[in-house]
Amino acid sequence: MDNPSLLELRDVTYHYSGQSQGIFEQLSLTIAHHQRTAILGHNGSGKSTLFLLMTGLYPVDRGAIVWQGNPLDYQRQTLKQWRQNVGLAFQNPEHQLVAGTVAEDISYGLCNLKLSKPEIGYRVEQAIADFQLTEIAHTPLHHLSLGQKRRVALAGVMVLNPQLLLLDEPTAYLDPQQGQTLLQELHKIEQKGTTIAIATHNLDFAYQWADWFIILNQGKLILEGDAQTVFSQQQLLTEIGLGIPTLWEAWHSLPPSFRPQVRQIPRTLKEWKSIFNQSPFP
Ligand SMILES: Nc1ncnc2c1ncn2[C@@H]1O[C@H](COP(=O)(O)OP(=O)(O)OP(=O)(O)O)[C@@H](O)[C@H]1O
Repeated sequence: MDNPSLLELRDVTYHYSGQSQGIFEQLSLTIAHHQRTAILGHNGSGKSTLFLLMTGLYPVDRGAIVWQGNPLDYQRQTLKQWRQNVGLAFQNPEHQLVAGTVAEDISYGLCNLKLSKPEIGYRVEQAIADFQLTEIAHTPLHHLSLGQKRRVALAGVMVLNPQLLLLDEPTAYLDPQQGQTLLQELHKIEQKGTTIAIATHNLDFAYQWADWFIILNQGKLILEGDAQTVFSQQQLLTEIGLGIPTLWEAWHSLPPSFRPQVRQIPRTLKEWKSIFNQSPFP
């Protein structure tokens, strides 16, 4: 990881009230500036809780959340700025949508910031266009499909211009076509300068998109690094029930003499096809 730290957990301990055992005990990890980070772990490993701590929605028991080198406190003013800097899209968009129609929902956070009416109007229009929501801008939210709701929820987060976007299980409820659309949306968001981190157990999606992988198991960071560092630990990943990405496995199942020399093992079917078109099987 060469990029500077954007958000960091330093020795964070957290437990849910009423539970004797903590979810996290002195957990430390870093989300680096402009690095595509995927936090991987199976159900219950603590991914959603981690994101709720990272946005300040849950206060840590001990340790600190550090933003660009500065430990954060939970004072009103800090929290207000924190929530502008770090946007969170929940796994279930229905937990995020609050207003009557698409446009009203997207404007909700801007109204809370008490921006002027023209500024709100301009930014909502822009978000509606960016997320291809024009046709449904005035549709009641309860008429939308889950996939559409996910796009509206994401637009409602991005309209606030966060520096860091956290996406919890972004591929839940999406078909493969919508998964491709999501990749394009992430690309556009990155181009506007926002760093993105996702939490998922969808290894294939994470492998296609991310540069840096953090593996959580039962609240512990057990492995992190680039694709090569992480997915070469197949035995460990299998032991914790996570496994390895399909394309990684397929590549390593080929006899070595069938594998062309490449700078990077293919991340997508498109890359896979282009490698084998250029280097036919012997
Ligand atoms: N509100 C809560 N109260 C008590 N325990 C909770 C609460 N929310 C989550 N937990 C527990 O905390 C642990 C971590 O849950 P969390 O939802 O953070 O994991 P996850 O990796 O996001 O799982 P999933 O992939 O299923 O969303 C689990 O054991 C879960 O039962």
